[in-house]
Amino acid sequence: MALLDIRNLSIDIETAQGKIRVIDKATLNIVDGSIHGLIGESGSGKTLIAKAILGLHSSNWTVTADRMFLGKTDLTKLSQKERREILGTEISVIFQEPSSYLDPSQRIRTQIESVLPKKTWQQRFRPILSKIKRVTVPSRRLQIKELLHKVGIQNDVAVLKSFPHQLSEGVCQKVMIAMAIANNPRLIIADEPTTAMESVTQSQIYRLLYKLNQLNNTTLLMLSNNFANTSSISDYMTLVYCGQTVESGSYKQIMSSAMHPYTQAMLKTMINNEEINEHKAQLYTLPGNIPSSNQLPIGCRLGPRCPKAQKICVKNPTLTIQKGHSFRCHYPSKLS
Ligand SMILES: Nc1ncnc2c1ncn2[C@@H]1O[C@H](COP(=O)(O)OP(=O)(O)OP(=O)(O)O)[C@@H](O)[C@H]1O
Repeated sequence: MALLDIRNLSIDIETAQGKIRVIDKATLNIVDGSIHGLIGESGSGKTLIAKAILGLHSSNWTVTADRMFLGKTDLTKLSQKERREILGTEISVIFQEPSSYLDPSQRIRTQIESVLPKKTWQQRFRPILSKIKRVTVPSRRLQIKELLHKVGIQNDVAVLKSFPHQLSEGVCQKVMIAMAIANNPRLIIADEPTTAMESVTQSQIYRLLYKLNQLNNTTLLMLSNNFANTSSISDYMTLVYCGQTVESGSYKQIMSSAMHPYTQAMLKTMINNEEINEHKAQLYTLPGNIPSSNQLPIGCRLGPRCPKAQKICVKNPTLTIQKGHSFRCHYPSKLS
């Protein structure tokens, strides 16, 4: 069953150079309980799609979609206030560079407390209850401690007393993850959660997210330009290029029967062990670079870089769907 169902999402942004269609008919279907990788080079539009899901758009954006449902909730019909209520309870976000999202002037304990669900009546009357009825009600302190242990922070006392600048990026990210899971959200959007981290810390964070999905059945949308790392934990993947979602399918469909030249270039890059590890690195197996948003090609935006491009590619290809595997290409074919 789909937890998130987005069809033909477009985002137009009013800029000094005129209106730019930064996201062009993106389609995303996220299965409940799965890990879904949204993968594309830097500047391909992953963060814009996430912002549209979260309702975090500026006044110069026009967001349209044929369908945008979270479970049974039509996100396009919610007011800004209702959207904000969903954020943090039904959907949580983990950003890249966690230290810049944590408040530098507040201790970690205060920041975690601020996102915890409201105290239950048992917690409010805990001292009295424990005296009269001898019942053990878990305290806030214990709740926070358990949350930190869940994300692999054992030295909770020291971490809770600290300010963000006193902790490593890896620990700050674990704190962000603890805050993200505090309300048991249905969906966590992780936007390049391991950028600028050492590879050991990167693997720890990936393992942690994978464990959270396996143990709590939390659905994860992983935004990344690192195909190898993200595909290794993804059940499903959607490839995005220059604001267009070009191919989507299960791990097996993408790895063994990729149909779109962009996905195939990603796979070749990985096989050649030339993974685009660096945040701003480019995809070496295709000529040229991703165009800037004010020089977007018409039709299929991969056209100028695509080895299979023909005249017809100036028209946007229609979406083909075969057993849940979808792709938009005039000349789809398997890798030979
Ligand atoms: N507010 C904006 N106004 C105009 N263009 C924008 C705006 N925000 C993003 N863009 C452009 O939209 C494109 C997609 O940006 P986005 O940040 O979504 O990419 P991304 O795939 O998340 O990249 P990264 O991996 O570097 O985070 C980029 O070309 C970017 O310059």
